[in-house]
Amino acid sequence: MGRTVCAAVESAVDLRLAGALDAGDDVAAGVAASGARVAVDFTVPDATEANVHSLIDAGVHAVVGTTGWTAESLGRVRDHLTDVPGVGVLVAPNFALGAVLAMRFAAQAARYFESAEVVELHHPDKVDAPSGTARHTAQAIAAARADAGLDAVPDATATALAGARGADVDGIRVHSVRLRGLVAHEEILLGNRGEQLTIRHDSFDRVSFMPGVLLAVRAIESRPGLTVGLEHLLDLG
Ligand SMILES: NC(=O)C1=CN([C@@H]2O[C@H](COP(=O)(O)OP(=O)(O)OC[C@H]3O[C@@H](n4cnc5c(N)ncnc54)[C@H](OP(=O)(O)O)[C@@H]3O)[C@@H](O)[C@H]2O)C=CC1
Ligand SMILES: O=C(O)C1=N[C@H](C(=O)O)C[C@H](O)C1
Repeated sequence: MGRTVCAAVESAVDLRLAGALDAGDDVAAGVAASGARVAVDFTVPDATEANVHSLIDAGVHAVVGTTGWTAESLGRVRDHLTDVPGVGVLVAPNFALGAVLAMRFAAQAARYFESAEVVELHHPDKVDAPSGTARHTAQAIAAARADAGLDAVPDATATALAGARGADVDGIRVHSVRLRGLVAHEEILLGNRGEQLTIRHDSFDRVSFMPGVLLAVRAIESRPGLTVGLEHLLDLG
């Protein structure tokens, strides 16, 4: 993703690539030397939060695609930003416009279905499971169900091999497939008696994330504080 973002920034006429950092580089020193106004972080779950705190201290806006964020780590960033007014941080689990729309459509549909499960499918080099996108999707489905007063998803499973029913994200089951040849894919299954709605998104190439990343880079300077999810930058109604 780092290489793809550098290429996308370099090919955008209104943006300039100020610098690029890799594992082992000093983030504070690197951004200061580059003079960058906005930094983009696609690293690893273990490193991203520290990177963001360094960027906030340096007064540099951050666009973050790295997954693995928790409510606690996001809370620490939100708190830090209150000490540095004017700096903006966007954390988005998926920058592909189709994936953002799929999440929105799933949240809109969730209240009308008794059952909901999420299947995410990725390349086998991915280090985190379930994907950040699947977590975000399941949380949005769960929130929509709670708002609508729906009961728990029906499931009579009494005995199961560990993992057979996937991970439980706010009461929504999420299943992770890792398969050579895949890039990033998600299927949201919604069921009622006698019918099923399937919402599916496929990223076949990492260029699919670039329009969203560039949109965020251009927008973040005018969005102080913490924003979670690219949907807040899109006019989705
Ligand atoms: N939001 C979105 O739309 C998308 C999000 N992602 C997420 O982005 C992240 C990166 O994905 P991807 O590019 O495929 O992963 P890669 O493993 O290909 O790249 C991760 C990079 O981070 C570097 N790195 C490791 N540790 C550090 C560190 N401490 N500081 C700085 N850099 C570090 C690695 O360096 P080295 O190789 O030397 O270890 C590597 O270059 C993942 O969390 C993934 O889930 C991915 C695609 C889209
Ligand atoms: O690791 C990936 O590749 C991806 N990670 C993100 C996630 O965890 O949701 C976004 C996309 O699915 C690609």
